[in-house]
Amino acid sequence: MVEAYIALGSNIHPRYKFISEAIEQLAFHEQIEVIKSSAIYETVPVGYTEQGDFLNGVIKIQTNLASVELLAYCQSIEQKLGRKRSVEWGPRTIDLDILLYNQENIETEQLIVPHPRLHERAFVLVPLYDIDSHLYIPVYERTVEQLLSELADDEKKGVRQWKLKNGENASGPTES
Ligand SMILES: Nc1ncnc2c1ncn2[C@@H]1O[C@H](COP(=O)(O)OP(=O)(O)OP(=O)(O)O)[C@@H](O)[C@H]1O
Ligand SMILES: Nc1nc2c(c(=O)[nH]1)N=C(CO)CN2
Repeated sequence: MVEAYIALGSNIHPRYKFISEAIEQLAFHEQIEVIKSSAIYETVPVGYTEQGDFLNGVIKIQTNLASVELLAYCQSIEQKLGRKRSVEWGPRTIDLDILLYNQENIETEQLIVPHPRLHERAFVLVPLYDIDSHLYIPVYERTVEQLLSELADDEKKGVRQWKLKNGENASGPTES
């Protein structure tokens, strides 16, 4: 069994429904066990900024799948949940990124792990900190806590805790 961390992001409504369905689909696989989930955060878009705010979170899993098999399964979930690739870094129903796979350093055409932009993304590091602040990130040779402390305050300001509102229907138009 290998431990892996997966980042989830959505900025097309209903955002929360896409995130929770993606987690359900991951947990549904018989070779994947979801061990821990972070809180969900509402985050301002990074990179291409002319798009809606994201919901972001991270989960920790245990799996027997090889890293490429895990990537393929994540991509099949993205397809199932209707992700279309149009604008680079643009709006998406669901984005699943493999952040870490068993402390391995993987560099193939299809897959780079640790995720190459993990260290500069507050929307990834803040939820990862929820799960394990002392988690060591190979390549960057830092813990999550250290990487987060090195990020500019402005980056961190764009990441706010988010809660489903009382009585809110996660699939309905009141989701925000
Ligand atoms: N660690 C990884 N997790 C997921 N995909 C990866 C990873 N490393 C490389 N990839 C490759 O990245 C390709 C593009 O992914 P995607 O379209 O989701 O990028 P993006 O979400 O727009 O940008 P970003 O990678 O910055 O989050 C995928 O086809 C996949 O093969
Ligand atoms: N806040 C936020 N910004 C982004 C995100 C994301 O998940 N959250 N994903 C991107 C491409 O993967 C680009 N920009």
